[in-house]
This record gives sequence, C-alpha cells and structure tokens, in this order.
Amino acid sequence: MTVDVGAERATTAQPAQPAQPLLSASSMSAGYGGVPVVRDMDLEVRAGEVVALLGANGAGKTTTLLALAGVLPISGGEVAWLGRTSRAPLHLRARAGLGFVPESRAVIPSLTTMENLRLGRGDPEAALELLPELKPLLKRRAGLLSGGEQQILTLARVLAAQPRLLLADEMSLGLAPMIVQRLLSAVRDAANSGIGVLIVEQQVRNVLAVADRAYVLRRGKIELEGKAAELAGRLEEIEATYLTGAAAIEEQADG
Ligand SMILES: Nc1ncnc2c1ncn2[C@@H]1O[C@H](COP(=O)(O)OP(=O)(O)OP(=O)(O)O)[C@@H](O)[C@H]1O
Repeated sequence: MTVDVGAERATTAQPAQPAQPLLSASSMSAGYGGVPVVRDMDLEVRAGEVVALLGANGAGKTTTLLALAGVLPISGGEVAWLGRTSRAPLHLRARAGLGFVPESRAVIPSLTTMENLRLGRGDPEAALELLPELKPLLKRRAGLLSGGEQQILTLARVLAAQPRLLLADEMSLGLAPMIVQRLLSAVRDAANSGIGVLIVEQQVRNVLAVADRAYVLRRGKIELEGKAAELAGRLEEIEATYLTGAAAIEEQADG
C-alpha cells in the first residue's frame, strides 16, 4: 500500500481528469475495534456528480463516509483520492480538497455568520453565491440562528473552502422540509459547478431527485447501485427491501 500524502498536496493545483474518479474505494472494509462494519465496498465519485449513499439505520453509511474521509482507518482494500491510494487522515485530505459536512451542525455560536465563513482558508463569497440567504445574516452571531440556518451555515463553511469533493452525512436530520430542499438544491448547484458529492440522506425520494447515481447498502455491503432516476422508479421495492425499519430489524435478527 502506497501512502503518498506529498503527492496529494502536489496534485492540488491540477484539476482531476473528468475521466478519473476524485475518490474511489475498492474492496474497502472498515469497522470498530477489529470488527468490520462495512465490507468489500467498491464505489467511486467523479467531479460534477451527486452520488447518494442509502441504507437502513445501522447499515454502515456513516462508517463508510468516515473511512472514505480518513477519519476511520480502513481494515482492508484501498481508498484512492485524486487517483492515488491514500491512507492520509482527514486534515491532510481536507488540504487537498476534501470537504466533510457532519451530521450535527458545526458552527461556532459566539462568532458571527461571516466570521464562521472566514474560519477556513477559503472564499466566503463562493459559498454566498450558492447560499445567498445567508447574506442578511452575516453580522448575526451563529448561536442566534435557527437550526436550519445553522445547518445552511455549516454547509456554507465547507463550500467556502472550495472543496473538490464533498462528503455530507445526513445534513437534513430534524430539519423542516423547505430547509432540506434548500440544502439539497445547494448541493446540486455545487456539483453543477464541478464539485463531486457523496451524500448520506434519510429523505430518499428527495435525495434521488438531485442525485445522478446511488449506492444502496445493506449489512455493510453495497447490494444495489444505479442511476438515481432508475432507482427512484423502484422506490417502493427498494424501501421495503433495504431501507425500512423492518428491514433493519430483520437484518439484526438474521445477523
Ligand atoms: N464508534 C463505534 N463503535 C462501535 N460500533 C459502532 C460505532 N459507530 C457505529 N457503530 C456500529 O456500526 C454499525 C453501522 O453504524 P453506522 O453509524 O455506520 O450506520 P448508519 O447506516 O450510518 O446508521 P444511521 O442511519 O442510523 O446513522 C452499527 O451497528 C453501529 O452500532
């Protein structure tokens, strides 16, 4: 396994070839305390596409994102970032253009919206172009924003760093439908501007409406993949087989 952090840095000035995935995993396994949770995963994300990662509670979606981001060490297979095999941790991948949007809102409450946007090394204006509703809130302390506004700011902070690839973990948890639509459409706009996106989202119909492709996880393995529009056409079957609470309980009983 080649660990080539220096090469990651060196490649940041060069745009990735569209033909080459920004991020790919082959036979990737990862878990906790030596127990694998995701196994044998093959996936990829290319510039300009939104890829959804779907699965029931406990299927391994967050674990997959953490392993791809370098937060959780992989126990098998490979992750390639910008065409090179990598085991670099998140902060080094972040320097090379990987943005991670966590499940929980990640703003500093005592700082204003603008100060939050300036925390990264990026360009607040780039984020404000994608999320202009933050403009009237720039001088307000982030702690005084609503939950939805804080999640919009969380996404904006990551976008301000102008990442090449965005990994987003259930951004919409507990938010009103309008805010969810807003976050998803901003993610789509970001992809249209050339960013690759891998997104975990419980609101399957909504995420498939903005995604290009999707992977469906069950018991830590990718069981289904395809174009988002095709999967949306089979949504009832997919929900019953892979995504419902009943499917998750059945999994645990079987497992
Ligand atoms: N830090 C941890 N230590 C041990 N096991 C963990 C840890 N985090 C998650 N797990 C286990 O790994 C499995 C997959 O969890 P993960 O959070 O990746 O699933 P998920 O698909 O993201 O679920 P959800 O939709 O509920 O967030 C679960 O059985 C979970 O209990």
